[in-house]
Amino acid sequence: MNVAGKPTRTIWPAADGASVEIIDQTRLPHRYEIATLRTLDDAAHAISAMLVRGAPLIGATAAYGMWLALRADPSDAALTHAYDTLYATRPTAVNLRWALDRVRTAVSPLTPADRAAATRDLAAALCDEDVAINHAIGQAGLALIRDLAATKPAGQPVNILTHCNAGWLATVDWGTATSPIYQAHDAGIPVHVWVDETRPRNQGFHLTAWELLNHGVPHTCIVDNAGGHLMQHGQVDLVIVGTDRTTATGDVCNKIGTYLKALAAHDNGVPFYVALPSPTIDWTVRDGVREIPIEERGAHEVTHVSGLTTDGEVASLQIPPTGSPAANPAFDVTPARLVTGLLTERGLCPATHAGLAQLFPDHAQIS
Ligand SMILES: CSC[C@H]1O[C@H](OP(=O)(O)O)[C@H](O)[C@@H]1O
Repeated sequence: MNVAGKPTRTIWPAADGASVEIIDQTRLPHRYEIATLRTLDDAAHAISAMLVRGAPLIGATAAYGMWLALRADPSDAALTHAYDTLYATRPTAVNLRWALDRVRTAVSPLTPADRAAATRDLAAALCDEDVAINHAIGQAGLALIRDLAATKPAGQPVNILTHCNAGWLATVDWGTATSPIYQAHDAGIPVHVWVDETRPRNQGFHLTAWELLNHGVPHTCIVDNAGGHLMQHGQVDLVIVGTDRTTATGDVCNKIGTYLKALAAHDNGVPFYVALPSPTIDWTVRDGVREIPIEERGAHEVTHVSGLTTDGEVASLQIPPTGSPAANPAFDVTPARLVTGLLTERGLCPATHAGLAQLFPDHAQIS
């Protein structure tokens, strides 16, 4: 999307032909900084420390991380080490495994001398693929928003609640949950977005609000606990969220707190849609609650919050008393029964295996 009027992606090969540049998302929204990844360890750190985050962007970064590793050493041992190092960075987003498998399958048969260039080209292709997938998801969601707009009084916006950041910052571009929002806004359909803060890392306030502000999309920041109340009072027409891993049966793993939004939406008859790029489908899993690994992150993310001081400095503040323990499960799983529909690059389908298999017939058989 545009940053200060300049079309920008979240990750790109640097002009030196030997490194990768990313937007350092740990600095947003108060600082806009570009970081350079020169080694496998730089790429692994960028993922585990969340300089880049979001399932599709994690996959793209891992693919480029394999390139950086194979530039240095294209041997079989180095390829295996790179795969294992990147795979260990974060356990929940299935795009990480998907991207690493794409690279390993493509370059293992090659002579070592050919591996780095092939990996670089594949990483670039995966990025372009992600952008196309997300634009297509936006088209599917645009139809949904347009239909909702037709039911509203003239000029009244479609009120959309989203959780965490499934925006262009979570992908290479467009975003998944935000792609329909951007496309509806750009088509002149009045939309307004309720932006969940999304504790503990505040991806909503830090990233989604920054995105929407930059694109001129009307939005309101709300605390995580306000969504149910807004739904009870008819102020939410639609919920659209992203996903880090969706099972073959339509269970949706996403940022912690998503499940609670789905329960509130179900209780209030609010449509709850999940923007789902196909690389985020784990066709090997049927029961998301029992089978999807949920990342446990450090307590510091819960006990501290970062923001801008009145002097314009970025600071981190401790909230609970020193010595109080904190738990930090980073994701939860929304059962398919609470999902109204899945917005994929091949269109909309119910959150069922039959629905997914109809759009992706090559996966008709669940393993
Ligand atoms: C389009 S994937 C976005 C997805 O990733 C986020 O998690 P994290 O920021 O921890 O990588 C969140 O679950 C978003 O919905």
